[in-house]
Amino acid sequence: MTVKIAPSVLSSDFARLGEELAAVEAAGGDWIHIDIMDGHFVPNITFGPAVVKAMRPHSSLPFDVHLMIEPADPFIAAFAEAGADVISVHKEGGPHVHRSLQVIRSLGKKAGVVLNPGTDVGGLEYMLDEIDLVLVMTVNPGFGGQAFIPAVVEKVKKVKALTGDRPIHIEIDGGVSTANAGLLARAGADVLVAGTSVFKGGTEADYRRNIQALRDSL
Ligand SMILES: O=C(CO)[C@@H](O)[C@H](O)COP(=O)(O)O
Repeated sequence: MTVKIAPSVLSSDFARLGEELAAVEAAGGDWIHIDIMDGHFVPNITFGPAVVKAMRPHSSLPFDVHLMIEPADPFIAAFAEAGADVISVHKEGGPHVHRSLQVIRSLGKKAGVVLNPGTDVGGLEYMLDEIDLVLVMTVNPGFGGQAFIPAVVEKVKKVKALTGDRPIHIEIDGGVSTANAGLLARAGADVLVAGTSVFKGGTEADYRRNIQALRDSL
């Protein structure tokens, strides 16, 4: 599978979100990664469905919405209506993650399950028929710009062994850079979320160079 680059808007200039979306699309990004944080499941607060809806007309790329909220279920429909294409929930995002995944699919969206660095792959084998994506966190969620946790690469390999040839994306999020993108792709990842390493520099030309550098490093 070709590796997709998903710029994370957490590292963008929030005062110019529309322009930033257009810039990373023009620069070659494949998906737009949007981190939804509630100040409870993670120690930070970001966007609600209204902001995602306001972002939607500014990009034709798939919106990859990562719900770092607990409980996630009451908000899934609102993010679907706001324009999400992929919606991912944490294993710890509610009492019945399998049901949350079914709800996401029932709304016509791709469903993802998220594994924090300290969360094991156990149980994933029972969700394979309900998921389109496994999001493996390589930092503890909440903030951009954190250091990549190398120990998680082994988990990526375990996820790949479980998903096999199924059409399930393996997405990596946290500290992705030219130093580890190739390693992650060889471990089985096919979607790389990148905040700092895409948005550094602040201009469309920088984003194009940064995305190309990630692709070249594969
Ligand atoms: O989910 C998160 C952080 O919780 C990420 O999506 C960050 O936005 C990644 O940022 P970098 O580590 O690439 O700077």
